[in-house]
Amino acid sequence: MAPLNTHCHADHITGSGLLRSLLPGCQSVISRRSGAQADLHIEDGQSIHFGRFALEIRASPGHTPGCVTFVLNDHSMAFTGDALLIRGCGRTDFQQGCAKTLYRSVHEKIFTLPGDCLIYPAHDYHGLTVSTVEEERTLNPRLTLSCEEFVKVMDNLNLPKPQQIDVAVPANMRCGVQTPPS
Ligand SMILES: N[C@@H](CCC(=O)N[C@@H](CSS)C(=O)NCC(=O)O)C(=O)O
Repeated sequence: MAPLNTHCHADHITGSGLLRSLLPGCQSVISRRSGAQADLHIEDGQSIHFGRFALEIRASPGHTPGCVTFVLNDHSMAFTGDALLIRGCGRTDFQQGCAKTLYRSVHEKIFTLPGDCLIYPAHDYHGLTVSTVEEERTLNPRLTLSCEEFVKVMDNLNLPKPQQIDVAVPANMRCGVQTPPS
């Protein structure tokens, strides 16, 4: 068992610490670029093998500098974390987010996958669970803009800050810390 983290935000990594403390041998995984603690640090271009499958690691920074997308080795599905959401994308207004970097990541690392590749994002705020590269390449209202227009849109989202994003993660819940829950 290995919880694979797409990036280091509190709403993603806290589950890893809990799983790790409950399941012997469980190893947390996150990108080296994230700066987070974990059992295994991964980098762009590497693969994680399981059974007859493997996940390719594609660095997709922008929402955070250490974001990665996990792509199944036959390119039939991609787990995009908060980089690419269905008809949207991760915000870039805090914790080292960068709209221009996110635009490049999505276009170079995700939109270059086959059109029928399924997209599974980490969040959806409209009850949708899956999309495809072709749908997002043609219908995503943000990522179909030019890079310049995209940056303007992202700079003016004016979203309220998520309430829990700055809450310190207790030591026994961090990605890779070995302390069991008391
Ligand atoms: N209302 C929610 C948080 C909504 C939010 O900001 N989501 C993030 C991903 S979690 S950092 C995001 O990137 N959203 C993009 C968007 O366009 O909504 C809460 O307070 O929990």
